[in-house]
Amino acid sequence: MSVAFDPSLAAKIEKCGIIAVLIIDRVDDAVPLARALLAGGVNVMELTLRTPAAIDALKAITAEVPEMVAGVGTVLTPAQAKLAKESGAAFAVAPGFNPRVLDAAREQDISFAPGVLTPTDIELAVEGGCKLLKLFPAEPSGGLKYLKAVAAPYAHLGLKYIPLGGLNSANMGSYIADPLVAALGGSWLAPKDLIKAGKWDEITRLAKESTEIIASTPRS
Ligand SMILES: O=C[C@H](O)COP(=O)(O)O
Ligand SMILES: CC(=O)C(=O)O
Repeated sequence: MSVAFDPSLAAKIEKCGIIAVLIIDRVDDAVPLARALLAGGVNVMELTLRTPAAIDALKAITAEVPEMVAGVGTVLTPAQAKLAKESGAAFAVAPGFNPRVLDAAREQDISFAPGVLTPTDIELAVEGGCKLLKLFPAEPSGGLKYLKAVAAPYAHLGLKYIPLGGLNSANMGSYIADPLVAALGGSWLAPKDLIKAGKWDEITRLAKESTEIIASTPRS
């Protein structure tokens, strides 16, 4: 069985420490948005398949901003896993754990990290061969305290988590210092209203603020 997530890609995401979660309505915003995030030091993004523009936005970014590691999120069906691969996504992620989507991602040979929240989710993901898991929704469920508790029985398996849901520059510091955490995900770097208003400098500022927190936080 092939690995669910390419280890060298996982290492690249861990080095950046942040996945910008994006809900994009206009394809034309894709390239300036990717450049704004890169200028702030964020080189990993997830285009959520929540809008019809997401796939064309992904194609524009992979063509014009190749330094950006562009994946897709909210992958809810096997067909979307196939579409992600065919459209050139670097990886695919989902809010929850659907074994059919994991199987499809493996068939397509695209790195996939499912979302988990409970011990049952984690055990199903482990059974499916996953080592990199998203924890969603992190903050409303109890934050880092909850992650540490739910992850404890599986510590010997070497799992790593990407918490997302309710994270921002004010609460990210404690997460990123924890050895369970590979990276953080969230929309705080590029909220929909800033994208809509084309406030690229502000998005760069937010990205920089967060990458500086990561750079100044000792990580194990
Ligand atoms: O829907 C959830 C987002 O993908 C991540 O959560 P957030 O908006 O709280 O950062
Ligand atoms: C929330 C999340 O991880 C996703 O939409 O893929």
